[in-house]
Amino acid sequence: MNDIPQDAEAVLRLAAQSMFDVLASTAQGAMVVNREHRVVWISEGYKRFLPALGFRDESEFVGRRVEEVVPNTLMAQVIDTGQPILVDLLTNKAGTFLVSRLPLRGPGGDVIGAMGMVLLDHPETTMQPLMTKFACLQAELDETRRQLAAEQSRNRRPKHRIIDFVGASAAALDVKRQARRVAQTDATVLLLGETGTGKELLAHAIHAASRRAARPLVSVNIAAVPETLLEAEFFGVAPGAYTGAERKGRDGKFKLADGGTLFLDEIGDMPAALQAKLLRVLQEQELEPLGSNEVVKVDVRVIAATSRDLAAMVARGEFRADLFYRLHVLPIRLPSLRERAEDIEALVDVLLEDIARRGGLAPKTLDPGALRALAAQRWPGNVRELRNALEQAFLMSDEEQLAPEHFGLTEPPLPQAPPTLPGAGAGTLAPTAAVAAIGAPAVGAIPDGARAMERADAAPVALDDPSLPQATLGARKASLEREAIAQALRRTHGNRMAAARLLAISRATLYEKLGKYPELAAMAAAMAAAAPSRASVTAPAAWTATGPG
Ligand SMILES: Nc1ncnc2c1ncn2[C@@H]1O[C@H](COP(=O)(O)OP(=O)(O)OP(=O)(O)O)[C@@H](O)[C@H]1O
Repeated sequence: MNDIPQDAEAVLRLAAQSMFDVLASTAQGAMVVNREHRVVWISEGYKRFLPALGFRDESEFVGRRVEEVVPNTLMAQVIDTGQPILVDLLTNKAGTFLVSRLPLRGPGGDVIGAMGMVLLDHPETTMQPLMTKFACLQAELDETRRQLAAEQSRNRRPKHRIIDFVGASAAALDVKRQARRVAQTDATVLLLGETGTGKELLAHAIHAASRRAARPLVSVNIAAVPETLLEAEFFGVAPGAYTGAERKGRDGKFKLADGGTLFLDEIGDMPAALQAKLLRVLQEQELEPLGSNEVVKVDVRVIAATSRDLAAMVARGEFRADLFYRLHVLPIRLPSLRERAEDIEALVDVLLEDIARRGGLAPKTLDPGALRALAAQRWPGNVRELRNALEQAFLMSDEEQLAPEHFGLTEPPLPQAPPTLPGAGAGTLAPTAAVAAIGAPAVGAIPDGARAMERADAAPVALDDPSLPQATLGARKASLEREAIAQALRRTHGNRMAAARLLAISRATLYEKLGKYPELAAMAAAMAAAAPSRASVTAPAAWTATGPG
C-alpha cells in the first residue's frame, strides 16, 4: 500500500507533483517556455486560444518568444526572477483569463523555463462575484486617478485675480497698483505683511495677471514641510536615487512650475543650508535633482512671502544677505487691517456673501452697531480673523441681521450730536467733536482714522485771504475739490455712496479721489463706523442748524 511518505522533503515533492497534475489536468490550457522565453510546447486545450491570439495553428506559435505571441504575459518575469505567480488575471485581445505561472527548475535548481496555465477562461462568468468586485475596484481606481489629475491641474491654476483684493483705501489701492505693475515683469516679488493680510491671495493675483497665467502656479509652504524633505520637495529626486516609493524618481516643485510661477510661502523659515541652493536656482534658473549629476534648466518666476522681519533676520545672521537682496527686487508690503479700517465695510459685504454662497445659505447682513463694533477691533489675524469671526457669527445665529452680541462684542456708544465750536467754518465739523463722534472704541480702534478726521476737518483754505501767497489754479481746484468731498462726507456721516450722489459723481470716481486724499478716506471710514445709520443721508438736526443746508 502506498502511504504518505514520512520525511518532509518527500511530502513536499509529492504535494508539488499532485498539485501540478491537478492543475495541468483541470486547466483549460497550458504551455511551456524555455530559458530564452521561447514557447516549446502547448497543450491540446491551449490550441483553441490560438485564433483569438491571431495564429492559425501550432506551428506559427511554437518557437516564438512568448512576449511576442501572448500580449501582457508575465512568463518572462517568472523565468528571470524564478518566482511563481500562482494566481493572476491576464487580459489581452483574446479575453480575460485566470492564469498561473510556475518556474521550472533543472536538477541543479537553476531555472530552465516556466510553465503557464489558463485555469479559467471567461472568469467574468465563472468567477462573477470576484470579477465584479475587481471591475468595480478598477473603475474606482481609474476615476480616482482622473480626479487626482484634475485636482492637481486645478490646484495649479490661480484662484484669485487682482480685483478680488477687496479694498478701496489708499493703502489697498496702492497694493493693487503695485501688483499690476510687477505682474508685467518676470522679476522675483517679495510679499511682506502680517498673517492674514492677503499675501497668498496677491501671489495668485499677480500670477493670473502675468504672461505666465496659462502655465502652472505651484505653491510650497516652507514652514509646513519637514526640513529633511524640503530639498527633495524643491529640486526633485533622480530615478534610482532612493529605494521604495521614490525608486522611480519624482519632479520637484521647481520643475512642476516650469514656465509658470512658484509661490514660496513663509520664506523666512527656509533652512540655512537650502538658502544657498535656492539662490543658485534664482540666479541661474537651473538645478540638480537629488542623486543626479545632471543640471536641469527651468524657467520659473518666484513670488516669495513672509510675515517675518527678513531684514532683522539678516542682521542676526539667520537669513543670507545675498538671498535677501535677490528676493527683495520688487517688495510689496501688505497693510494690516488696522491700517485700512475703512475697508472693513466692503470686506464684510464680500466675505458675508462668500460665506453664504459656499454654505448654500441665505445671505445675512450686519446691523450698524455690529459694523462699528468690528471696526473697533485690532484684528491681529487681519482679514483671515475677520472672516473667521463672520463665519462663526453667521453659523451660530438664526437672525438675518448680525448684531454685536453675535460676535461676543458690545456696541460702542453712538456718536453724540456735535456742538458747533465758535469760529468753525459753516458746515465744518469741529475736530474735537469729530473725534468724540467716534464714541469710545475698544483698545486700538481706528486711531489713524480719528487722526485723519482731525486733519481732514481743518478749516478749508481761505482762497481770498490777501495775506496768503497767490495760489495756482491747480492748487485752488484741488483745495475746493477736497473741501467739497469732506463736506459731502460729513453730511452723509461718511456714507460714500450717498456722498457720491450728493456730489453727482460715480462711486468709482469718489473712490479714486479718496485714493488721492487718504486723510479723507480715513475720515470717511471713521465716520461710517461711528454713524448711527449707514443709509441716512440727512444730517442730524443739531448739525443742520449750523450746517450748509
Ligand atoms: N484684500 C482682501 N480681499 C479679500 N479677501 C482677502 C483679502 N486679504 C485677505 N483675504 C482673505 O483672507 C484670508 C487670508 O488671506 P491669505 O491666506 O492670502 O493671507 P496671508 O497673508 O497669505 O496669510 P499667512 O501669512 O498666514 O499665510 C483668505 O481667505 C483670503 O482670501
